Amino acid sequence: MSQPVTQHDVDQVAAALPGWLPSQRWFGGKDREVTSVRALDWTVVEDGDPALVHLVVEVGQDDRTEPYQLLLGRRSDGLPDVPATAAIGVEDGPVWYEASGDADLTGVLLDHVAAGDVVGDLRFEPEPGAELVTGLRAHPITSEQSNTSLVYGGQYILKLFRRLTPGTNKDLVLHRALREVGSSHVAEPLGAISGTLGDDEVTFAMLQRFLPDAADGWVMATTSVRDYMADDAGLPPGDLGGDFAGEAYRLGRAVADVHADLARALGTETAAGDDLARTVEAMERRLDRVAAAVPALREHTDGIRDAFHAVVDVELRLPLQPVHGDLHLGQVLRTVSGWLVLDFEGEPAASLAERSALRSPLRDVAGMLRSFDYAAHQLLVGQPHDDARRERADAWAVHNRTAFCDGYAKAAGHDPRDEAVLLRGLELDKAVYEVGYEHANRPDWTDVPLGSIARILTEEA
Ligand SMILES: Nc1ncnc2c1ncn2[C@@H]1O[C@H](COP(=O)(O)OP(=O)(O)O)[C@@H](O)[C@H]1O
Ligand SMILES: O=P(O)(O)O[C@H]1O[C@H](CO)[C@@H](O[C@H]2O[C@H](CO)[C@@H](O)[C@H](O)[C@H]2O)[C@H](O)[C@H]1O
Repeated sequence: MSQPVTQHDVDQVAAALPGWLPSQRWFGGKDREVTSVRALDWTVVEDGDPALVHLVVEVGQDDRTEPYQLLLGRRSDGLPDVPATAAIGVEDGPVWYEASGDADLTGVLLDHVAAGDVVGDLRFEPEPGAELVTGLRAHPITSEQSNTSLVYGGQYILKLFRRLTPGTNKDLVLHRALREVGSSHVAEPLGAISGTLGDDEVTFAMLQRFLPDAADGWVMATTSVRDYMADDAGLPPGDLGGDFAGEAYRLGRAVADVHADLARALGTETAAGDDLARTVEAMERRLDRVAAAVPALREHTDGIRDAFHAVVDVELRLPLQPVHGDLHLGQVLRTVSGWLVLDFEGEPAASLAERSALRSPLRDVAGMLRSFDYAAHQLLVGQPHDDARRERADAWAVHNRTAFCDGYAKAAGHDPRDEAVLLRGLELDKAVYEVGYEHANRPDWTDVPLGSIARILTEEA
């Protein structure tokens, strides 16, 4: 007979988490020591052996605390077929581990959503009208991501939001709004898991239709880059079989359509006189924060600050509106019917206020332009300096950034390149964010955005 899960068990797991969290891809605080982990709330989803426990913890780092969610498995017969890094170092008794990779345990989450169950503090709800197939086994996706997604039988994908923000998650809100106005550029939302975080509502997970045949934009773009880099004949990027520009153009159109649909669904606002000044102040605060953590950024801060200050005098042509907030090639999927945009949560570290603010749609354009630069230059990281390869990377990026802007301009009826000063400032702001993101999450990649900043600053303003 298995023992019920107790507060003592949960406290023991929490005590082991400071050493374990930094090894998890989704943990967003790898740049700072974890000084405390406290269990805020826990729910036994499946009792028995194995047991499944939903745990919300408060992670303390420096003078900040942040809530994260975990799915814990407990078994008396040892670790199941999950990566060894899933094991949490609790010494006595049954093994405790991160259970998102344990298909024997995670299937029940879909079944609860389909049934609209309430389990302890967790509310599982299908979207109105969603008819869900149950009894499917799940496997976690392996792509680079800040959250954890489980795919059920190739039909559904359940995203567990790791770092929790109070309120209905923006990803869910914007997906619902876009589907309501008939957007074909997002995957259908099918359900959610929610509960409370202190006094606030919180979304723990979102269930969506899974598109098994979709190709990831990042994989497609980097394949094209490799193709181009491997070519010995020195052909321009547009003359190669793996040219991505046609896709980049269609992607630009899709992003413009999504912006138009978001504006239609949720409204726009004319920017107030001091909006740009406040935006620039926020950009400068971020620059200071990231430069304090990453010394290599400091040689560029004056140049970046100048570019930011130039933005204050820009005349905003577009109204503010809900935007994606963290748009890049890993957030778009090519399906047989066109491009899909994913993950409207915004930047993983952004505050609730930042995520919910109406913003210029050029932020998303800047994000995607940065991503073309990333795709082109990430192959060169850690390689000996090679001018010819660097030039080819630049050429690929320019070619595809141009195609993306052409597509965007065609569908939106305005060309983002006409607002060059704002776009440059927003690209630099994004690159500063990326320096901070990479430093905290993938330190080996920090040179990619740092290299871009150096390049942008040498280009004429
Ligand atoms: N509806 C879907 N169909 C197919 N693949 C998907 C779908 N949604 C997400 N994915 C895959 O999961 C990855 C991560 O999803 P995303 O929502 O961006 O998570 P995160 O917020 O953790 O980055 C995507 O890059 C994509 O490869
Ligand atoms: O996890 P999210 O997809 O919400 O976004 C975070 O992680 C991204 C990396 O997985 C990061 O994107 C950066 O790297 C991408 C290549 O892996 C590149 O295409 C993007 O342009 C670059 O910003 C993103 O910034 C971060 O918020």
